[in-house]
Amino acid sequence: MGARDAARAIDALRRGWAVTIRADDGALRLMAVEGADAVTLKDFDPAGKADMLISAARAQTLKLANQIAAADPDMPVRIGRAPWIDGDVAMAIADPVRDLASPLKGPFVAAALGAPEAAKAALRLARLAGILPAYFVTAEGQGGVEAEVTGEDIAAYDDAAHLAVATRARLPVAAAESAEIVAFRSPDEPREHVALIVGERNEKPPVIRLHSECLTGDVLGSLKCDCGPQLHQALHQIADAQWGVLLYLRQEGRGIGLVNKLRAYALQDQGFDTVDANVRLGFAIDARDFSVAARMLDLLGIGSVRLLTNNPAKVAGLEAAGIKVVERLPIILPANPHNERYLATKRDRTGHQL
Ligand SMILES: Nc1nc2c(ncn2[C@@H]2O[C@H](COP(=O)(O)OP(=O)(O)OP(=O)(O)O)[C@@H](O)[C@H]2O)c(=O)[nH]1
Ligand SMILES: [Zn+2]
Repeated sequence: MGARDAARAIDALRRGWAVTIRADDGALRLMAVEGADAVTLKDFDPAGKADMLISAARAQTLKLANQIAAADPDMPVRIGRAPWIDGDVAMAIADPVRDLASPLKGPFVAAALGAPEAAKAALRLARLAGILPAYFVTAEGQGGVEAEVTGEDIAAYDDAAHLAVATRARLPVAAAESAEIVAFRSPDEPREHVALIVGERNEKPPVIRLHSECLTGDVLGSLKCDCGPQLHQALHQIADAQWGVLLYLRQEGRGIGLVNKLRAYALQDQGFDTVDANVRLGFAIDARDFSVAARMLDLLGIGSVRLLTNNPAKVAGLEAAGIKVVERLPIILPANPHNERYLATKRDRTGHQL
């Protein structure tokens, strides 16, 4: 029960194993399209009758717009299995990056969801597993499963409440020689977040930066985004302020994971902007949950902050999680030819301010 079952289900999905997702309105037996191969698919569905479950956004792209529930536009869509849908075709249905290479798909026939709440939970689980939100689906009991999970288990996994300080140590960094690093861990989920504390605590609210992991920008020096320069600029601004904390949050790709972010990049290569790319993949524009950051600040004894950000949603997210933001401090950096459009999209479509 609880987060442990969600952890098992996430592991199973990533390996291409079957899981059952249970909700008040019923249960679905699922296997991730992304993890399936000919052998596991045959095992899951020997008769080749399993339907597919995809996001509403994906259904829209596949011209199943009439299947999207007006009352709940986030409700997934179930596609009836046709004989021509094999593992390869299923992957082309699942992955929008392949649309240019395999544009002609369909016609699709929609099927009744069976258990709508379980279907929604399945999509949440896909995001946590960092996989494409697309499944083969059967009714419960049509074969074996490796894990069983409920919507409550998934919520428990995603709950920052059990995050605790694991250890702390001195960490001299270029921006601040006397910094201290604090590592946080939760027994429920594997991502380890860290805080870098700079300067001496005083009675003023500290300058805080919430930095979401960006492997490409932070480590490889990607020019597509502004993460790397922002990270260093933030550390210098905190050091200048004499007291503050940088939280390094393991929320790669605004919470959709590295592989899905790189899929979003592949869509950007095809002309979509950062917002449309996320939506086309079947994810929220920003899937981050800032309660993790709030919990970390809480554990550090910090209740009110001056927040370094251009993103009003971060201010709102942190405040909603119980941290008082007394001031927003902008981070101003020059654009480059590769991130100009990304920064313009953030300004024009997600309300970023300077
Ligand atoms: N999904 C997706 N994530 C991206 C993309 N570009 C950058 N990211 C991720 O966005 C996150 C960085 O966002 P932040 O630096 O927190 O920026 P922000 O929310 O725009 O707000 P501020 O920088 O605080 O103004 C990192 O997790 C990156 O991996 C993209 O095109 N798609
Ligand atoms: Zn980045």
